[in-house]
Amino acid sequence: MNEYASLYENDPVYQMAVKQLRESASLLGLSDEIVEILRHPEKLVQVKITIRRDNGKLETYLGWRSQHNSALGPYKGGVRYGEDVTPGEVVALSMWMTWKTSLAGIPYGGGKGGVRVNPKALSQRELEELSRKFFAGIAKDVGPEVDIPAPDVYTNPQTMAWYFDEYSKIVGYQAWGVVTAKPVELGGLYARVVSTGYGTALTAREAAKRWIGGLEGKTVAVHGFGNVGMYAAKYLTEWGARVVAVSDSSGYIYDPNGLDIEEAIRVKETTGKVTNYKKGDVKVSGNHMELLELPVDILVPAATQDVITKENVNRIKAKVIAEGANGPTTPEAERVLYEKGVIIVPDILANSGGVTMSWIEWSHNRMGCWLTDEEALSRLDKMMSLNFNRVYDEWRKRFPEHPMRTAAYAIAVDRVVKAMKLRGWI
Ligand SMILES: NC(=O)C1=CN([C@@H]2O[C@H](COP(=O)(O)OP(=O)(O)OC[C@H]3O[C@@H](n4cnc5c(N)ncnc54)[C@H](O)[C@@H]3O)[C@@H](O)[C@H]2O)C=CC1
Ligand SMILES: O=C(O)CCC(=O)C(=O)O
Repeated sequence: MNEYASLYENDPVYQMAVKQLRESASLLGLSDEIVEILRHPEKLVQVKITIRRDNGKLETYLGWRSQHNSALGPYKGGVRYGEDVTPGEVVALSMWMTWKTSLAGIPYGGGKGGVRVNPKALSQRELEELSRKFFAGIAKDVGPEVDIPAPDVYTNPQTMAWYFDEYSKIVGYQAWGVVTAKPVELGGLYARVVSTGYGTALTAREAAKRWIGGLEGKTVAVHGFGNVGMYAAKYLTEWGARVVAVSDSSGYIYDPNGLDIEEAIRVKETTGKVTNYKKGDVKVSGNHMELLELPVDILVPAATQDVITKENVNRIKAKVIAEGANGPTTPEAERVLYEKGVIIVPDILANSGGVTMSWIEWSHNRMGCWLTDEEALSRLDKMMSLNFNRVYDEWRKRFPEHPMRTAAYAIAVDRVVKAMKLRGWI
């Protein structure tokens, strides 16, 4: 069926994405033939990136861009850097983007990119060379109307500035719309920096209202204190919850009386490690996975995929989980949590604030006008609140015997399949 399938087919993250697709397809009554089409990306680009290290030696890295589905519009999704990045993970993430943009009701398909590199081992100059060469490598396959990358794990607005500049040089015009989450000086919105965490906090707040009597005074643990986790923690604190634990790859900090989130952000930003936080009666541990098992009301996994699994699921105590990360919960673990009465706001809903804000940035860039952060966040708030309620109501009405993800998939996959039919693809 697909000559590149051997690159991703055996990857566990990819298999998890396919399992989720199959489960929703069977409830939607989709044929195996359609599932077979949907489980493969439309295109998978692999690029070789050779850079000169600061020590004078040449080094080569591999990068991928997976373009999963474009029935609803140009491919959209971030690019991640990491030493364990695999093509299977990138394809899975691109499939999740297809469902996410569809559910969000924005005119995009799904894409995702990744480079297998340890970004912490590179200097800023080396990172710039790597980023420019990666983007030059995929330049023929992206574009403001074709595929619009954005940041993900270990990439940020600076990375987007390099991508934007490299692409603009190649095409010979200022291609504002080729990437989103750009720095404010280059047509970006500060609101995009906070948007994914803001949206995750918003869905946690809405779920808490419906499930555990509201957010006020409830305890929260946030796994991953990067772009998503940091702002989720900040907004949940502002809205009355007590964030008691946060982690990064160096470990976690825990204070049952509540952490000072502004101080945790300052420590993370100035020292690179949240475990350097010293305030109050804080407990510090080097094992970030333990954070997931703390006695809290709300858990926000916001680091990476595959962290809530059959290994630790029986030790999870939270009653509300809002998936800031993509794919943090395996289908087996999700079923166990569902049986225990835990509500999981699925990733394609809980972390859709980022791509929705990207769409706001991109559409304004194309119109040549700029928007204030207040206007942008209030628009995001309306869109995500509406979407949360739509999915929640659909869940309770049509799929109460399945996790909430089922309702999100039903809406998302159905819209993509309808668009494919309308376009005459299937
Ligand atoms: N940045 C965005 O706008 C969006 C990000 N996401 C997802 O949110 C998650 C986090 O992304 P960002 O906050 O952007 O990344 P980031 O690079 O800003 O932060 C990642 C955080 O997780 C920790 N981390 C990374 N890999 C880890 C691992 N293997 N084990 C434990 N901790 C680890 C890091 O130490 C850091 O604290 C990812 O799953 C990403 O795909 C989803 C939607 C949008
Ligand atoms: O803003 C974007 O396009 C990136 C979003 C993304 O990568 C994600 O939602 O996982």
